[in-house]
Amino acid sequence: MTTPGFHRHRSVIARNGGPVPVRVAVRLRPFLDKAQQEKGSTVRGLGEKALEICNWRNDQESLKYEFDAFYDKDTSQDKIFTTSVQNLLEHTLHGQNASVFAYGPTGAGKTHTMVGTSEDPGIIPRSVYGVLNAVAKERGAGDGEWAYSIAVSYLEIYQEKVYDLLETKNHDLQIREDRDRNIFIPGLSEKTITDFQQFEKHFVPASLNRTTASTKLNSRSSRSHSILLLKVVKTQQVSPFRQLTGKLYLIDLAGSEDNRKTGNQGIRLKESGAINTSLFVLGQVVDALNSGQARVPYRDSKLTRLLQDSVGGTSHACMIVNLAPEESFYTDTYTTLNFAAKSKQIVNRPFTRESIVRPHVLKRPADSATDGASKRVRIEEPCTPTTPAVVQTPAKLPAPFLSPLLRRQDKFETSMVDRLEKLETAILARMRRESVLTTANRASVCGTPGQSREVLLQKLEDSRKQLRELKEQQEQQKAAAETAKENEQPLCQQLTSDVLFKHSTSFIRRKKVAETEKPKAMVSPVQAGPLKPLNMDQDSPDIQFVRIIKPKDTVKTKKEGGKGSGKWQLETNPELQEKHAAGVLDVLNSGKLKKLTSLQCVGDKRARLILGWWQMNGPFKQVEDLKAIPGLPSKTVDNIIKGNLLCFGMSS
Ligand SMILES: Nc1ncnc2c1ncn2[C@@H]1O[C@H](COP(=O)(O)OP(=O)(O)OP(=O)(O)O)[C@@H](O)[C@H]1O
Repeated sequence: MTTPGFHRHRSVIARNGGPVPVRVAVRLRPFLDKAQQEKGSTVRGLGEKALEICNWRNDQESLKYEFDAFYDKDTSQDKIFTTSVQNLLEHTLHGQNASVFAYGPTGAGKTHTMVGTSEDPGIIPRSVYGVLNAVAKERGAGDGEWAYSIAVSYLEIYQEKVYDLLETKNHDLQIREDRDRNIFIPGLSEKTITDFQQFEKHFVPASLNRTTASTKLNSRSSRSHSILLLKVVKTQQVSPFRQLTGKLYLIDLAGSEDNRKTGNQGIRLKESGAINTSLFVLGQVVDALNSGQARVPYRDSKLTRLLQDSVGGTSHACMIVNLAPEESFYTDTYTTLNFAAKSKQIVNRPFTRESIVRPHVLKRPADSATDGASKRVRIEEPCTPTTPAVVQTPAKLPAPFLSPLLRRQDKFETSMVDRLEKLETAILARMRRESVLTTANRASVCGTPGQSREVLLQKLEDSRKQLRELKEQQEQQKAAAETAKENEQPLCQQLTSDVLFKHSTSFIRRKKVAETEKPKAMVSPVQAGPLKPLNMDQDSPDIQFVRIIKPKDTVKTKKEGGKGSGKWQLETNPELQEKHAAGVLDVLNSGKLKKLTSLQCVGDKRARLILGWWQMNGPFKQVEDLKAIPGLPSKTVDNIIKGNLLCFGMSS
């Protein structure tokens, strides 16, 4: 969001605040059912930060965990907000990002924590209210130098697609990264808000757009990950027109699900697969960060791509881990706590994002062209948000560019900028000379009264300074581009290099690598499959995996049929197919990434998806179960099945 009336000029990334660990707080929800309560809780608090659960390996022991905070079942929404979230809000007013996300198994209270109810609001409404208040306070204390604008966006990731919850016509939106490595979603709607009522007007109906459904564990289970984004833009009304943009991400993740307990089938099962896969990738991101791996698999799911900034990125982050006390949740509680313990080690590096903006300059009206006074450049009112909550009267008028051409200077080549700069220098020098003329003469110079001319001169100085900065920037960019070209490495080296994640072009490079690898994986089974039977000894047709038949049930080998009849077809041997399917199934259920990548058409990424699904849903019953994995299109699965059944046929 660019503040109305301003152009974004250039990005200045400044004031690195140093490493800040992700805050991890655990919240235990109360029992929902009296009968369950009698059995007792699987989680016991040990003070304000620690908790224990019994050890499933040895019931005489307990497993203890310590986090930044532990909230027991009686903790109020307000306490959670004030102790874990409130202090993050101020960062958004200073050009930094902050994220709060609720994590935990399905039915453990994530939506309750994030959204809450109208009687007992959760983190989202409290945070929005908090930011609105903080802006009002800062504005009240200031001298009008800064203007503020707040906008809200709301989206969900459902089955690996991004949907806009504020404008439902926007679906399957793409996630992109700009050259400053900011993640953004082109086409995602933003609604400017100035008070809480306006927020409610957008948020309440949008929440109803969120995909929820009833499962055995939660009558209103979130089937998607939802992200509410609050963007605070703070724009300086006087030179140098700094603009600080801070974002607050409030994330309600869908719950990890054990489908043996949820009883999910059909579409619910498919949704569950997508949820579990993205959470699995989130786990891998955390592992990669903790072990200092060069490649962090953010791009392996939409969720992790969007959380890139929150987990191991440049955001202040707080994770609220939700737990359920019931015995039936024990396994989920155990895995969730282990994930939370790993997440505690993540360190983010927040920094301030700041840009310099230029005010729009209005064209001189044609009908007043002859009027000497009106020949001076007119300045459009900077930042004109619609309501008093954010409108600021500028303390000083912003400096204009003398030449209308210079107003669009960033579109010119360096040489053109040079010439314009010289021209402006000449004009400025002339005006300086004239400024030492007598007062009588002053009024006649450019038709500008003396005092105003002094102001104008000052403004011209400012515009020249901006021009010089632009030129420097252009030269730096040119030098950087040349260095990058010189340092270009072979593709295979780039893949293992850290550089991959530091430059915006890395995505393109990686895509190229993926494209070159793709044919390799796809081609091999196709070559291996049909060729071997053609060369096999046809005297033992029963052990052939693939036989060549003619239509009308005439089974003939290539030898018999002769070359080039053009009517041969392939038929698989059902017995062997079954045997080989069992072989493939063994590999799928091996739980080993290396084994999975040994399958035809299965690279590292697909192997991770398969492993993730397997870990969350248990063993595959048949090879066709691969189709339940989100992110594996059925055509790909067909290729995997065909390729591997044929290849197993070859090798057995
Ligand atoms: N702290 C709490 N106090 C009272 N009730 C709670 C609390 N936490 C959760 N609940 C209740 O528990 C039920 C499940 O909670 P919720 O829907 O928030 O779970 P969830 O983790 O978001 O589940 P899913 O991942 O399936 O969406 C709801 O009926 C909710 O009102």
